[in-house]
Amino acid sequence: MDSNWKRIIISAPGKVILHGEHAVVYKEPAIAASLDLRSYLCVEKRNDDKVSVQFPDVKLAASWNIQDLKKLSILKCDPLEPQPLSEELLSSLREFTQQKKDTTDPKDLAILAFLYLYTAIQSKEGELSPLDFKLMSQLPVGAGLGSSASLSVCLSAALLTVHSVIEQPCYTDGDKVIFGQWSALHLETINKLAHQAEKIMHGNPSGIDNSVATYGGAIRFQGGNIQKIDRIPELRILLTNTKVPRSTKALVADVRKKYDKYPEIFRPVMESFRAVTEKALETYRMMSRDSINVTTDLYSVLEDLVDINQNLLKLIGVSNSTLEQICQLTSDYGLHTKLTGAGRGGCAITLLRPDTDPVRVEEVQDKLRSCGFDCWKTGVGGPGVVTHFILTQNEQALLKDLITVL
Ligand SMILES: Nc1ncnc2c1ncn2[C@@H]1O[C@H](COP(=O)(O)OP(=O)(O)OP(=O)(O)O)[C@@H](O)[C@H]1O
Ligand SMILES: C[C@@](O)(CCO)CC(=O)[O-]
Ligand SMILES: [Mg+2]
Repeated sequence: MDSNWKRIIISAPGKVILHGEHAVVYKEPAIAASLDLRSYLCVEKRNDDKVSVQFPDVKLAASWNIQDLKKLSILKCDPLEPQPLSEELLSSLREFTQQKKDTTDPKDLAILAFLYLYTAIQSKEGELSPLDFKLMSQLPVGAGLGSSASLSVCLSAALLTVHSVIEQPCYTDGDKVIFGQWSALHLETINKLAHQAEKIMHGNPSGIDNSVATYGGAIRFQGGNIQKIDRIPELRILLTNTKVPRSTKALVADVRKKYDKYPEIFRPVMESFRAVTEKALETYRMMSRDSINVTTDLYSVLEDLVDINQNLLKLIGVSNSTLEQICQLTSDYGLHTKLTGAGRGGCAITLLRPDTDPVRVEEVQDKLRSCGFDCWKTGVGGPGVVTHFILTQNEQALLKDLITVL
């Protein structure tokens, strides 16, 4: 990157998994789409030999001397090849930060992920750079909407760009373009690195969350294979946040334990998840082929699939009474709901038909809010990771505390 740069602003979206969470960890297909809620990361140069972070959502404000970080013996010698995450590297970082091995404290995990990414990429001369990182996220932390992935993707894109491992997308003066997107090759590099950081937050992530945060839109993901879904109908979704905290890492580990204990029961269930996902894809394709006359029959199929999927998730033990309450409550209004993400708390999605009466949607929202949940209508399918050349008025308002001089 041009050595005169002063500040870069990068954002990446959160995600909803429409079908296939958990099964995707077992190499079954899943469908996910980007959300219109994003994390924004502002990176500025510092004039001293420190690196600092401000991640207010997890009450993290810290700085480190670069000289101290350099002493971490595990730093590798090839500056342009990001260092993969290893147990050795992770335990050195834990020792450096004096963290317990099994910590699930959001602040601890954010520090580890940050320090891993920060030390994994160096300048051509093998140096770490004095930088200041500030984050503003529209995503609830740990609610199943991919907050960890959007953070990992922003940090990966920023560090790879600052150290010229990938090129900053160009902006020509006078362009109407307000943000830049990296080339396919560079997106792949960003995504690979972010996946490593996700291992700190998730343990054994499938890679679906960081892939959606990187590429945006809607994707079919299976065993690391990312397929863009171009023809997805414009889905309207109601998102409900139970506000029940949970750890994706713990839930994924829990399902693994049961799977290993009862493989003969869990294997066919994973195959059922696959069948649901494939049927949903087939239905989306039929809907977009005949978008003018989308029959109510096809929406009924999607509704059935939402119900079946939720029941399968319940069967593997990742639903809970709050999520079931939301399913029941929306069902009283004729609507169909499933959890999204890791479950046992976090968020649920409710499918809205194009012909669902808006008054009824308002009523159900009021009802959900009266039970103490956050609830909002959302759009899916926006861009993946981008670097912002010009901020829109909305973004300026959003980031006013992050950036002192706009
Ligand atoms: N805004 C943020 N600031 C700092 N750290 C964050 C932020 N958002 C997420 N994190 C980190 O990510 C962790 C949450 O990741 P987790 O995977 O459990 O939830 P999620 O990504 O929101 O949900 P899911 O992975 O199920 O979609 C937090 O504990 C924290 O370490
Ligand atoms: C539960 C899970 O399937 C989705 C979390 O958003 C875990 C993963 O795919 O890494
Ligand atoms: Mg996550």
